[in-house]
Amino acid sequence: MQSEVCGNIELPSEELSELTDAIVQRHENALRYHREGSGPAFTNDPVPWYPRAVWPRVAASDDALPSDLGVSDSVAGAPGANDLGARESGISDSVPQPIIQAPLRPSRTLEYAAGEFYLQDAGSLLALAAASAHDDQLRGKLICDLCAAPGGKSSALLEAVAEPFVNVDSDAGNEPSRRGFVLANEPIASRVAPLAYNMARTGCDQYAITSLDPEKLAERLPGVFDMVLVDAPCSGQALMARGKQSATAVQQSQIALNAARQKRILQAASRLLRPGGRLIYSTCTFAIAENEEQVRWMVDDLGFVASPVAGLAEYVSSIEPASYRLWPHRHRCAGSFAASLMLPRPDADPEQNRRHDLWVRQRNTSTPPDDALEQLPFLFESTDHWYQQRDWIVDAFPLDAPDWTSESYVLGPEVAYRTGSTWKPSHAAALRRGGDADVSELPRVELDEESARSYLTGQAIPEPQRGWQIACQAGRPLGWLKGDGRVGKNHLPVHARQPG
Ligand SMILES: C[S@@+](CC[C@H](N)C(=O)[O-])C[C@H]1O[C@@H](n2cnc3c(N)ncnc32)[C@H](O)[C@@H]1O
Repeated sequence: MQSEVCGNIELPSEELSELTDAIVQRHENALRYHREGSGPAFTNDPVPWYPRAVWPRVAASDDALPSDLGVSDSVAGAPGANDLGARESGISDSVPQPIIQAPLRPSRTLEYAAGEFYLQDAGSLLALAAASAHDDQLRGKLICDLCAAPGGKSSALLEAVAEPFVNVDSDAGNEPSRRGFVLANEPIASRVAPLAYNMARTGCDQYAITSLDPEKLAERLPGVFDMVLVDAPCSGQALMARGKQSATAVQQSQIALNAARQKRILQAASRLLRPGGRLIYSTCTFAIAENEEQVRWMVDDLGFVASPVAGLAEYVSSIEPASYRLWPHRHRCAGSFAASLMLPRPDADPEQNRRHDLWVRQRNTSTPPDDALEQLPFLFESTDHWYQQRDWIVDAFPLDAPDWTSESYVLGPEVAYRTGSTWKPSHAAALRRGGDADVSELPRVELDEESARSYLTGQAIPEPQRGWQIACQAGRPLGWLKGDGRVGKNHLPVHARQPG
């Protein structure tokens, strides 16, 4: 369809009233599957632009669904940065209660609790489609998500890079096989906890988290990444239906303010990329000044070239190639924009290519703190990890993590936390899965479905075994419980619990 540009929105004029009506309607969230997950048995409608996602057809609208473009309400309210543990302030050893089966809602299933799928607006899957997160193209890649919280896209990228891949670059010669890695950066400290939680839900440990201004991060890791995602803070016109944005979202002053901030972030993103790397830029707003005009500026001023995505031709913008649009009145979602760009390889840039060597891993042999090792020996048996203590938290990085993960500004996959002088296993350590034999040998207890549902509401479980165990259902890890010989106290973090 030949579009004309109406005001500051790229749409045929006759569609503007349809857009105005659709913009204030709430769209149901889509369910994006974990790459290995099977997902619950809903009747589903496939999301056309993202093969790993569906709209679940449930009887009533699911008010309990995470309600932002990826934000889980319960998680967004979680306590401070990275504290997935203190978090279980509601530890319960009361007598287990019978549970009443709620109507099936995606956010109240065991599969959701076990991290087998993520709930997000289907519009936010456009950026993931532009990044090819649904197929095998990202395996083995080193990716930075520069504006990452709450992690709806970072968690998908992590799942996409996680499996090992040989010779990632066709011109890299005999490069040995390597696993991918994601750096999720979120400068707003209060948004790091939900990000950490959603990364942990993937069960993968090939990630790190930073909380830096993009310019600072670019100073530290220039020319390092194969791909950078900038899911930019924006005027958020697509969020108005969710009550997350006021009418100021359409004011020119707001749009200009956001466009200027986006330019600063994009400039930093271009410095983080290695030559030949890809930049995915996305927003949840309709204004051309924050979308196609930014793409044009990246091509004209930053030296990027458009890198079209074959599967998205149907959604291409009429203004810029390799720029894509979803609209609330056409596509059953809040609406979004995504663009795919490439940074050409300047052959004569040895400095940038040298920086890419930061990918090379160093065997870091650091051990956990003595008292943590003494209290939770079963957590630290892995020979495939190294440990880093920061205040009252211990992180465990895989040995093949990039060497810069040992820097003090980098947070990692959490494995234990301390309250007073007592160390406890972190929720993230319970959810970890994969081929690592040491992880699968952590103490576990299998719960029947009823007990598992009860556990997810925060109840204690009858458990004769003493000590820490991972509560599982059908092999799916749900969280920790600690047996005293009679009951297992529930250590599921409050923000991970489901309503009773
Ligand atoms: C659209 S949201 C990202 C959503 C996320 N990518 C997801 O899919 O879950 C934009 C994020 O950028 C963060 N942000 C705000 N100012 C920023 C800045 N100057 N640089 C980078 N990120 C910023 C916000 O805190 C917010 O978490």
